Parts: sequence; C-alpha cells; structure tokens
Amino acid sequence: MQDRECLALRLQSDRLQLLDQSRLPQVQDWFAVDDVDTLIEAIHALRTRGAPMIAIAAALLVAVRVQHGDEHAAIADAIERLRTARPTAVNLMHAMDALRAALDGDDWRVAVVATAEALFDDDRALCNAMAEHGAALVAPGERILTHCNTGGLATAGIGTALGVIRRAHEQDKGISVWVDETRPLLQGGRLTAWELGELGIDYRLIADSMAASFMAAGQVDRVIVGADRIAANGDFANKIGTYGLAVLARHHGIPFAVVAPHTTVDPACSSGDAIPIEQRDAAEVRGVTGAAGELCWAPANARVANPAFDVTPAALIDHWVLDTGVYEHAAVAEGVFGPKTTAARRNMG
Ligand SMILES: CSC[C@H]1O[C@H](OP(=O)(O)O)[C@H](O)[C@@H]1O
Repeated sequence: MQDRECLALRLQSDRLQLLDQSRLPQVQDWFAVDDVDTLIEAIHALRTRGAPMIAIAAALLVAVRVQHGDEHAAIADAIERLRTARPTAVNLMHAMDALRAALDGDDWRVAVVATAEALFDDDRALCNAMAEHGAALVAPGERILTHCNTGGLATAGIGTALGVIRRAHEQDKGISVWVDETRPLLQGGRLTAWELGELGIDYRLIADSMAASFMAAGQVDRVIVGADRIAANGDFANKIGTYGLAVLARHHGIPFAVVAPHTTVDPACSSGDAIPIEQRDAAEVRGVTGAAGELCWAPANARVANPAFDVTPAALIDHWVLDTGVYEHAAVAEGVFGPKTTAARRNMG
C-alpha cells in the first residue's frame, strides 16, 4: 500500500500508527497498531476517536493484516470484531460492510486493500466538500458555537463541523468560536481548542453549562456540530450535550447545523429512537479537576449515568450539511436520507 498520513494516523510501509488522542494536547504520543485487539482497546479508550476516523483506522488495519498475509478466515474475523468496537457511529459499520463485500470477490486481497485505501482518500475529499457547502452558510463576523471535536483528529481530512469553521476562517470571514469543553472526556477543551490554536482561529473555551447564557446574551450567531449517525428521518446522534444545544438554539432563534459525510447517514435507521447509544464507564464522570488543578473525585461510590451520545430530533435542526450539499426540512421530509436516495448517492461514488 502507498504510505498515507493525516493529523492522527500514519500508514508507513504497511504499518499503522495512531496519535493517542487521550493524552492530547499535553502529550503527542504515537502508538503502533499491529493487531485487532490493540485497535479495539484504543477505540474503547478513545485513544483514536471520531466517527470517520475509527472507521478508517479499522479499515486500514484490516488492509495491513491482508498485506501481512493473514488468511481469508482471519480477515473475516477481524472485520466482524472491529465492526462492533463502538455501537453509535455508523461509519464503522459501513466501512466494515464494504470490506465484507470486497472479501467475497475473487481477488479479495486486492479488493480489500483498495477499499480501505479509498475510504481514507475519499474522506479527505468529503471533508473538503462539507467545508465548502457549510462555509457558504456562515456570514462574516459570526460567533459560532461548537461541541466536542470534529476536526482533523476525527477524520482523514480537515474535519466535519470544524472543517466548515476552518474554511470560513480561510475565506477571511472573521469568525470566532465558542468551544464547549464537552464533559466528561473534554474533547472540546483538549482537542478542539488545540486544533483551533494550531490553525490560528480565534476561540474562547467555555464550560458546557455556559452555552445557555452566552446565547441569551446574544453572543452566539450559529451552532455547528458533527454527528455519529443520521437517521433516515433526519434525527441524529452526536456527543452528549448536543441535544441541549439544539433546544437552546431553537429557543433563542439561533441557526443550528449538523455537518457529516454521507457515510454517517444510516438509511436503515428509521429514526433517532433506533440509534444505539454507547454507555461508558462511571469513572469518566466521577473525576473532575478542581480550581487549583488538583483532581477532585466524587464519592467513590457515587452512582453515575454516562451515555456518550444523545439524539437531536430533526425538528430542531435548520441545516444538514453533507458532502453532497446543504439540506433543509423539505428535502429531509422527501426522504433525502432514506434508503432510495442514499443508495443512489453511494452509486455516485
Ligand atoms: C467527526 S467526529 C463525529 C463525532 O464523534 C465524536 O464522538 P467521540 O469523540 O466519542 O468519538 C463526537 O460525537 C463528534 O461529533
């Protein structure tokens, strides 16, 4: 396979390395991924994360295993095990299904490797397309609020929601960003703040609980978030806290956009009610950092609920920004995310 590299992934001489996103931004540590167990552990621990990125990392690991001579049965097993590494982001399932199909062909080794390489290359193009479509919505000087991390760390390209923000910045629109820290794992405070700082984009980091009052004060002009799965009726799942932002945005008359590649659309999922929501370890919620930087812990026996995602109903969304264009309610009601049009879209390549 040809070498490939993006912000959080390196494929060099048929060896895969990932940037440990759980240690960013203080530590930039790359780790080798040579086997399925290592990648599944990394996905569970969010050492690699983001709906497109986990799909691409999984696909490229399967391709690496093919290049290292693993037999058909071992590759089939790897695909099945990786497919269930995380339940909410549908990109992973779509990618593994594409590899399953490639595995059924005569020259399956060539087909599996080519499919995995295309997923990486295509995602870079999808990010650029989303960025162009989404940036056209952004007016000069807008103050944009975003949640979690949807940038280059989460994709093979410039990102989804953060890619839109980056492109608007590159178009000299003079935007600024409110960055939700995104409890409990702080993808916003750690990863989005780091990416925006590296890009020289003006931002303010805020606690999640602050978003409401900044909206009430008229200091937020638009909300732009990513997605882990978009259902056929336009409902979508995203990092926990997204639904609250959508309710607040609607209350305050602030436009709310979700940005995702078409690989995040799940036409087989009729509505948000059918999207599986990952439940994560209690320890992620119990630990907080005190004002002096010390680690303050909730009572060790504190009972915790820790859903990693929530579902935002289509009724609260103003724009769906995909690589294929910007959609509003009329298009969604006509089934733009349904089985028929998604199949047609996939045929477009
Ligand atoms: C473009 S990434 C989409 C999505 O993935 C993130 O979840 P996680 O950090 O748990 O992988 C977040 O929900 C982003 O919006």
